[in-house]
Amino acid sequence: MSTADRETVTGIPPGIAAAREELTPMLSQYAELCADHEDALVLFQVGDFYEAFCEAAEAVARVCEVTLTERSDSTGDYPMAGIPIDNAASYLESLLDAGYRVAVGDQVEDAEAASGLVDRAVTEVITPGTVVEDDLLESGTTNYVAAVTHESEAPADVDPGPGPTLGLAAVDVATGECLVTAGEPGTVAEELDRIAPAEVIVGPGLAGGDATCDGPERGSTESEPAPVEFDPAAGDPDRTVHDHDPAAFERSAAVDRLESYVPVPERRFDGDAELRAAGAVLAYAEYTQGGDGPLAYVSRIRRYDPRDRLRLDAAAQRSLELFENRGIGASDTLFDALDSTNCALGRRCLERWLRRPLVDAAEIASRHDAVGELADRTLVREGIADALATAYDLERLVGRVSRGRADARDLRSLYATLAVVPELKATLAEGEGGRRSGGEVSGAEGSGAGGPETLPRTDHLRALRDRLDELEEVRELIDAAIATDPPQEITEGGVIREGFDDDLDALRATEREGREWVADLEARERERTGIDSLSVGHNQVHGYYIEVTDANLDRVPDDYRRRQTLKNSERYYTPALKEREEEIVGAAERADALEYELFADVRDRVAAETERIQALADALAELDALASLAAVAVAHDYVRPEVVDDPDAGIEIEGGRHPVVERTEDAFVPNDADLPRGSIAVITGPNMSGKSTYMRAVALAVVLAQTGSFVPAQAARLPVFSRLFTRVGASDDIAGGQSTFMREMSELTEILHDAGPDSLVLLDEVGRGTATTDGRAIARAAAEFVHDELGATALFATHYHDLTDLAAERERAFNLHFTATREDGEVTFLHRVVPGASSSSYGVEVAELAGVPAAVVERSRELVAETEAGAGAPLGPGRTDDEIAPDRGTDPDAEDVSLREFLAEEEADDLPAIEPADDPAAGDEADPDVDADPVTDADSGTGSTADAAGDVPPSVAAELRDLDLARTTPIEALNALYDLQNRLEDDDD
Ligand SMILES: Nc1ncnc2c1ncn2[C@@H]1O[C@H](COP(=O)(O)OP(=O)(O)OP(=O)(O)O)[C@@H](O)[C@H]1O
Repeated sequence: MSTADRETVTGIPPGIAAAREELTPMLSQYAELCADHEDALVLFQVGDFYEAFCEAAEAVARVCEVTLTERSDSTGDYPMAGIPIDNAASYLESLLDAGYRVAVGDQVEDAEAASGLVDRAVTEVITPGTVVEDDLLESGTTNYVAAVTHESEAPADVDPGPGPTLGLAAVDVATGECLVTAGEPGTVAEELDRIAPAEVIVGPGLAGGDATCDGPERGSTESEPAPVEFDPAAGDPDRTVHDHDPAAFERSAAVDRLESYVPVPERRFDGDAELRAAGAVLAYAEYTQGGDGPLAYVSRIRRYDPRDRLRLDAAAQRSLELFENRGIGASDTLFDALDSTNCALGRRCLERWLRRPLVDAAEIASRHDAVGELADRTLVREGIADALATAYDLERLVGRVSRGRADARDLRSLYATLAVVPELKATLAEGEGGRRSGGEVSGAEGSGAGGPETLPRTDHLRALRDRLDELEEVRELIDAAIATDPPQEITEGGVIREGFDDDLDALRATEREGREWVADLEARERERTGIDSLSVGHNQVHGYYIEVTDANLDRVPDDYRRRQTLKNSERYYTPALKEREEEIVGAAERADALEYELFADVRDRVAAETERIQALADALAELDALASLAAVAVAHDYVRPEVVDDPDAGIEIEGGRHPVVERTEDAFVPNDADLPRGSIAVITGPNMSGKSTYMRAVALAVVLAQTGSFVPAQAARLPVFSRLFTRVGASDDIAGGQSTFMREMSELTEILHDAGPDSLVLLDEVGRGTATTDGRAIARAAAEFVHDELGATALFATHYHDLTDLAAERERAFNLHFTATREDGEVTFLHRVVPGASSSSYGVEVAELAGVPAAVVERSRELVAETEAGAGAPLGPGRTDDEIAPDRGTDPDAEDVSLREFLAEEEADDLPAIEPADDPAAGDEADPDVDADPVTDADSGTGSTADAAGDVPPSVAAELRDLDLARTTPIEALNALYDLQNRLEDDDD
């Protein structure tokens, strides 16, 4: 949608503005609502429809695919389009998807009771980040709107530091959760990516907002801070970003507003930017909910420091496929693999945990304790799952209750959810058999020799059980008041249970007796008149009537009064019937009104317990998330990691697996990882051999462990990292306007700036996005920097073989590689990591596997062979030495050997034997002594050079001696040997 389009349909549509002076009262009312909501498309209730007019109508017709009609009145013809109110959700969704904010102008008085024009008001502004309608929200997800602003001025006594401080506040309007933090722009960008808001409003002076969808005009502000470059949509181009009323960002306005939510806001928030962001986001949330004042259910305003959680930026979340699948390897995400939750509360909690893994070893251990206990106690875990499967989304329900939007069904859902709490508490304390750690099944709990066991066993679960507030009064109130299967409509009766209110019962009794009297009337009148065909009926217009066919009119008694004449009959009423009717109608109307009053009162009484209900929702959510982690651990054979609170501890994983890939591979090959703190593992191996999967599996084990989950491995001993960085894969960022290489480099820059000894860094093929020489140089320099300067623990997968030399040169660098076998010309990847470096990528074979035409594959092989023989035409800069594999022929007896060993054997047949610098036989680190003499002696019997070994000319010997093998790639060595050999042959001639 272009800016111009949006401008003509938000605020007053030009067609209406042009006729403003002469509009009918109704369209004037529409114009006023539009004028008050310049940033939104106004939908205006007319009976059962929401209508829009003129340019706005054209947009609604186009986006919602509804018919464009016309409203004609004495002042002119106006295009009009409407959507049915009963079925509005899908249309609203289309409008939101098209980028509109929608102001809902409802009739706020009873149309029948109104004298003249019905009163209308905007009851809600629906925006992507503030929708609260269940129909428009995905179940079990969070939907945040965020506000970002910057420090208007640094306090005089505080060093302003190297850059601006930004404040970030986000609120989930459906559940009332509110998060507030601050930091330099990089940190705030990272936090925005974690919170992943659907919509962001930016404060004045922040560049990057979409000024075209401004709310009210920018007014004067207390302070006019210097503009700061910050793009809130950098991590997600789909995020809606716009400015909002600058006055809402002013400090004094923010403090005033926040006072309705928290005591002494100035003390609660850390600095000006946080305070102003929090004030603004709440102002915006209130505005979208109709602007009737504070949102009472936003009571959980949490201020946090990003450093209190494992920091994962958008690149890391993306490349590790935590929440979003990028189609690499498997179709699921880590979250999918981990999500065995039973209700929306738990799902949201698990997502929150995974977005913010812990960094406190004790907290992590405490979660592991709870997961371990639930993994052991199978029946308890299953009992929890069964109970929670019937729980509704308490957070959203209580939000609706508090906003006064809940209907009777919502209250019944709330009741049903509260009803599981006593059951859950009992389940947690139940002593019963279950799976113990290590897999054995225990006997009956609590019956051991040590006497009755206290259950739950762990402090974590005990504390959680104590937080399960049964809210008995609320439960009893709802059960006593609300009908068990109430209608959705709350103004038409049937929502309050009999026995709850005497007056209501009396009215309903009157109504019932009246109806019974009418029901018996037909029989009584037939008997009285002798007219067998006489009938009693009711319709909306005339009410009750007695109908007599024309043939029997002569028998109609005197007290019958004519009401209506039909073709073959007459309809009558009697004074007694009329009296009864008035009684019935009066009682029903008063009963309906009383029911609504009673219902609203019950809803208010429930709303008064919002905080307790939210606290219960938190506890249920955590219990579900823990039970889910335990269920996954049991189902997929995860192990409790030992988490070591020692800054020098490294990663030790035995038999580690990738939690997502292992579910799609029939035979996933587990691998070990032993990465001392501050070490860098250079990982080489053929394409498709498993390098990326391995690196990710290591990182995911760290993420899982710090989330509180067990990990897919036989055993794991892990440190606590503060930050996780990735530079994995080269994906085009066309939407972001960056080239692949540019993006690669900017991600690398972040890592090189911010990583430290507390970081885990994954680098996958850094440098491959540019010319080989440059790419190789960058890769090398980056690896050295990570090792020497940052001291981060790193895994570096590469096809640049020179990088394996790092192992010889740096104390904490070592090589790992992946193995393959070849049988009948076919390469089989073993997916097994072994120490040392490999020397080939099997690129041609992978191309063949991928279906590259045979002619191209064959030609590739020829070129590879030519180049390896040192005689071929150069292949150009796009090809690296290590990507060039010789045509290795077939070996039917191939065994499970490392690729390097395999190549060494094959090359010995027809080439001068080369012992590459990084022979895996040398162990974890390439041995410089082995590297120093790559040319085998005469015993290797590989051709004419052996014969000449006895009398090597001094020039050849000198050249050989001067070869710097630590810096020579295998192919360069091969070429050098070829030269030297030629010179020896020339000498022989
Ligand atoms: N340990 C494993 N066990 C079984 N299959 C695996 C294993 N590791 C990887 N695979 C399979 O091999 C495929 C390729 O793995 P991966 O992408 O990790 O290779 P790579 O060496 O990084 O390749 P490239 O160098 O081309 O990027 C995966 O999609 C997965 O299906």
